[in-house]
Amino acid sequence: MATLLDHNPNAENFYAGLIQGQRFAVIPELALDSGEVLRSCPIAYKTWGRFNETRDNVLVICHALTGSSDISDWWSPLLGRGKAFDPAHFFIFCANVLGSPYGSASPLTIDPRTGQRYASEFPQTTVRDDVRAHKYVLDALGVRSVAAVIGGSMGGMTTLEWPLCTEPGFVKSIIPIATAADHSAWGISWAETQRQCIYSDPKFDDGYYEPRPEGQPSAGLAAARMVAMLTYRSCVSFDHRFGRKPQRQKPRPVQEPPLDLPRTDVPVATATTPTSPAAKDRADRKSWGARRDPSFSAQGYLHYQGQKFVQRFDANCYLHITNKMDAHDVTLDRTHDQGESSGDDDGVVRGVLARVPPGALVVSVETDALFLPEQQERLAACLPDATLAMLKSSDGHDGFLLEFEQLGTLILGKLMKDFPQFYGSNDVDSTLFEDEHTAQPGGASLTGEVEAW
Ligand SMILES: CC(=O)SCCNC(=O)CCNC(=O)[C@H](O)C(C)(C)COP(=O)(O)OP(=O)(O)OC[C@H]1O[C@@H](n2cnc3c(N)ncnc32)[C@H](O)[C@@H]1OP(=O)(O)O
Ligand SMILES: N[C@@H](CCO)C(=O)O
Repeated sequence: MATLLDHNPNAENFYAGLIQGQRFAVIPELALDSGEVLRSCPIAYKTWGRFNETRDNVLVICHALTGSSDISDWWSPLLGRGKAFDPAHFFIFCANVLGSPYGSASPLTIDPRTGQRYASEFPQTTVRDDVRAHKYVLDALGVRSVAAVIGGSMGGMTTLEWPLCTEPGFVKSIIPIATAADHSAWGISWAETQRQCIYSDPKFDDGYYEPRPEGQPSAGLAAARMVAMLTYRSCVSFDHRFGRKPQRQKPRPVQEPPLDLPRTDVPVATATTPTSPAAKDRADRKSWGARRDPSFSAQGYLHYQGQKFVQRFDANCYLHITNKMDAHDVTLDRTHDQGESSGDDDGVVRGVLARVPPGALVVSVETDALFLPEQQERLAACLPDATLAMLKSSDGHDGFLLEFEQLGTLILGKLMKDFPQFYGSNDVDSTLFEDEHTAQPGGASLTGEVEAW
């Protein structure tokens, strides 16, 4: 059982502080798939809405690779009164995954055995570990069952694992989006190119760098994000958006960190303490890895995305989570669960997914070049009585974070159809929506009702 806290146990974690209004729980001992045990394992989470009497009006939302527990940061248009994630009808829960910099246990966490940050010694976690950890928090909050689990990309992997890692009947329905039953060779290979970008930065130092934006291998991490951006978007969207336009706007300078330029015997004033505007520009670029000003708008965009990313994400965490995604495979160690395996190529997958509640809504993005629509078709064919919906988008994989209207309509329609009982009464004071309040630790035990507005 997790203990709900009234404070942030990660006060030293800069990135956790970027997420507003998070709550924390601590799991005394979390046994991982790797066989290792995480002690005093923090989990960061946020909630919206409140429980009904039977504590089963629960939506679990699962974030993607670089997301956090704050749905309002990345799926904001889906959250609110009359929206897909409506706190008037649901208790909405989103927890940060293990290995993420945003507050749950990660390479940035202090190892209670040593008093030092885990850094690259943080044990590898899996999507299944995330489900088990987050389930402990739901138990502590008093959740009896979950109406629907919803998530995209890695969040879709987590969504698929929820009904497989919890007791039958606990999860009533799932909506996996832009995801797959296992991470493809294509996905693994793109992730590997990104990891190699980080390893090749001399500041990486096997992961024993000083975390915080100013200490980490920013050049490698920025390059990794630039590569990743190309897999998240599409050729069409880049051509349409940037074409061959020249880059006019200068890349925004990084405020921090102080520069980490090579030492020389002869002091070079312009390198260590740039004074002229040109030297300052050069130094700003160098601090996050860009060696030349971009000529084209498309280059400028990538530079900017890389630069922006290193201010909000940690390199060890990036390595950890991409490895976690690579390991995702719903059939792993479950061949005994095959059930009515039909013997065709997907028989094993179908056998394992037979345990998922029927009627899943699988959502794909028509231009997704990372999790191809064919994978979603395969997934829908392997899930019992599932439906496949296609998002129209030229934006590629990131369409699941951009096509809010289509996605909102699909999710809301599914929830209203499957759970009409939760839409019966609408007598909540609407002023409560103006301010977000998160779940009160201990509220479940003291009052029998966790309020989370
Ligand atoms: C602390 C936290 O941040 S918590 C986590 C938040 N992030 C997440 O949850 C992860 C999921 N989110 C994402 O991956 C992304 O935010 C997305 C997919 C939703 C949207 O991506 P964005 O980068 O916001 O959008 P987009 O691709 O349109 O890029 C817009 C940015 O590029 C800049 N830009 C566009 N063209 C250029 C160019 N030629 N040169 C320089 N900059 C450019 C824009 O000025 C804009 O800058 P801004 O982000 O400072 O406003
Ligand atoms: N843009 C998303 C894509 C991952 O699927 C992220 O950064 O998390």
